[in-house]
Amino acid sequence: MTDHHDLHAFIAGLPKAELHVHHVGSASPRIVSELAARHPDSKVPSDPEALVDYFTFTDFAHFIDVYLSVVDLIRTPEDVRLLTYEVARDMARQQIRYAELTITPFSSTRRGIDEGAFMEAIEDARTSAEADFGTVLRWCFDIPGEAGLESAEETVRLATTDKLRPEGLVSFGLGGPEIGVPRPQFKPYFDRAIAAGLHSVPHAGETTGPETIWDALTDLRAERIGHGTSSARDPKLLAHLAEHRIALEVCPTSNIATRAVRTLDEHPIKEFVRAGVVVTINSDDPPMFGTDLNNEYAVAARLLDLDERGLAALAKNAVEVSFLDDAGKAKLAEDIDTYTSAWLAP
Ligand SMILES: Nc1ncnc2c1ncn2[C@@H]1O[C@H](CCC(=O)c2cccc(C(=O)O)c2)[C@@H](O)[C@H]1O
Ligand SMILES: [Zn+2]
Repeated sequence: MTDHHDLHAFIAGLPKAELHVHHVGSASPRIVSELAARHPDSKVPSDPEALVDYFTFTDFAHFIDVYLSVVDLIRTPEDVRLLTYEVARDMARQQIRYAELTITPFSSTRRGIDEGAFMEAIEDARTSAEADFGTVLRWCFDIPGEAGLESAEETVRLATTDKLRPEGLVSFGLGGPEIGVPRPQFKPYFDRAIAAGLHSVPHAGETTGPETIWDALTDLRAERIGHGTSSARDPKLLAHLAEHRIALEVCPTSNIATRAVRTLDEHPIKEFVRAGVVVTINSDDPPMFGTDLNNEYAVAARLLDLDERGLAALAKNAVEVSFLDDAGKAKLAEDIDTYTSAWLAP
């Protein structure tokens, strides 16, 4: 039988893809300290120990308040480039070979960062990170739903205007609070993004019920669902997700940190797997939730009672439902298999 320590070591070296992780939400204490030192008027503490307290949330609304205070640290294109490049460095250390990073460009452009310079900064970080660390980044631009339709218009404009649209952009999302922010109103914006060739990956059912997930499927034509936690309450919905291979981007520790789920043991991930839904494991806003992708895989191993082969299968789920091209998918899946066979060889 595999002991705990071995499983952690296996996870640490396992080549992985991450499909649900936020740009600003990935700023590690090291990155936050550097940005806070550049902008000393910010209310975000620069001391890593004080950050642990600062990143303890009372509920989802409190999380968003704190999140926006970190957004306020990103003020120049150089801040954007530094954040993006350093996030990729942290990913490479965890053997994350491919990541779809959710970026909220509205938050930066409305704070006065030039839109062209913003796109150049993320693209420069993407190409440098791939060359320097080997981690392939792609972008999901998300609408911050609570900021209203003005933010939806701005996000779809930035995502579909030829002169601006960055090469790494593959998908279009919707984030922020769900309560009081009905999904159907965003249909015209998703229609435009999809018509421009982008994939639809909204958050849904993180803090609201399964009807929000149905709305995301019907109105926003979701190809994967961010979180989808409340689908566990609707057997028809679970069957629909399984039948159409619409994957859930599950982020276990995030759901506890934002109080969307009470305890890890009550997390519905087991029900998803039992219903045949494609589950992927993700970290959402790792430093803010005191986690990283490797830890989320360890949590999944415990909740789903997985061994190395089970973990490798989870990692391959993420590759399968990613927006990598077929050759990229085949290569990463093969790397996962090669690594796993070598690990398990007598
Ligand atoms: N677990 C999560 N679940 C959902 N979203 C999450 C999660 N983690 C991170 N986010 C991010 O939070 C942003 C929220 C930004 C927002 O609400 C807002 C409201 C008003 C004004 C502005 C502004 O910038 O001026 C921004 C989302 O776009 C999303 O990318
Ligand atoms: Zn998220």
